[in-house]
Amino acid sequence: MNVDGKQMRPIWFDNESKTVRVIDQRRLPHELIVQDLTTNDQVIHAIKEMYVRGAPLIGATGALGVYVILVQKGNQGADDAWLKRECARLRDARPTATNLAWGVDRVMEKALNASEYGARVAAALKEALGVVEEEAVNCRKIGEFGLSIIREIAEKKNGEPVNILTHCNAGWLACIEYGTATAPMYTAFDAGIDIHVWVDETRPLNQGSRLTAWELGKHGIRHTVITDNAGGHLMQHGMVDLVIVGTDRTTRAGDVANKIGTYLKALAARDNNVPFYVALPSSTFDWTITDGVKDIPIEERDPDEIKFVQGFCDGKISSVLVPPESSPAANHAFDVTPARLVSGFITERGICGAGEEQIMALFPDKKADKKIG
Ligand SMILES: CSC[C@@H](O)[C@@H](O)C(=O)COP(=O)(O)O
Repeated sequence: MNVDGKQMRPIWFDNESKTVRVIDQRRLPHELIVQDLTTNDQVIHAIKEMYVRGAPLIGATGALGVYVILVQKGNQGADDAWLKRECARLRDARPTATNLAWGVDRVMEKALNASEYGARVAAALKEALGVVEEEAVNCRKIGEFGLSIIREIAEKKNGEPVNILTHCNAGWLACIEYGTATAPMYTAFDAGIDIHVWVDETRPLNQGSRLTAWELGKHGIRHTVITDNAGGHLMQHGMVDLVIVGTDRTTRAGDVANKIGTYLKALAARDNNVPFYVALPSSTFDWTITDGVKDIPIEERDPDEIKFVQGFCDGKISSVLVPPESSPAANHAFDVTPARLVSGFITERGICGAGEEQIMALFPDKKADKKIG
């Protein structure tokens, strides 16, 4: 996407140096720092520490990570057992987003099918770059399909601005381009529809106020950062026409894992008759499970992310302690919104209702017993 006149993605392969490069999202919006990933440990660290984050981007990083693994150890990459072990380490870097395992497994299988080392590296790079480009296209399509939802509301409102609420960052920084939840916003804005976005700050790491606000601002989209608890109040007062969020893992029956706090937004939306849509590429569906509350692993992160608030002060990023130092904190990073609270899914194949039948009708080629495909 365009950042001050320069086309940027959050991850890319630099052809000249043959290096995988990422934006270090921990520093945004105050510093734009690019990091090279040249070892599996670095890729794992970048995913765990959230230089890269957001389900589709984690998937793409996992995919390119397999290439990094192969190149890092030279000919040792010809050893199947070693490659599988390293891929397993990478796959485990974060537990909730299903895209990570999907991206790693897809590229690993291609690599394993090529026996000779050079062919293995080439196959891995080709497949990983394929994943990156596919996800960019998928997000563009999500934007095209999602436009109809926003247009319909705009027509009903006779040109009054459409107020959309979103949680966390499901923008191009979390994907490759366009984003998932933000893609319909970009398409609507570019089509001349007047939109305004309520941006949940998304404690504790503030992906909303740091990243979504930055992205929308760069695109010229009107937006307002709000506290995570403001959504219900705004909905009660008719100030939200539509909620669109992304997801890290969605079961084939339509239960949605997304950033902690999403479930409460869905409850408030239902109580106030506000449509609640989830935007996702097919790589975020976990075709193997139906019960999200029971079966989706929820990441628990370092409590210090809650206790210390990070911000930009005197030209540098610093953190300050908020609660009493001795108070324990618990940092559940995601929650699950049951399918019954979801109005529909916006995917690269179109929009569908939030039930197993409707989802599988859109994706009849996806097997319930296998993630890849
Ligand atoms: C298009 S990304 C959808 C989700 O991945 C996003 O909403 C989210 O929850 C990201 O969580 P994060 O912890 O920042 O990786």
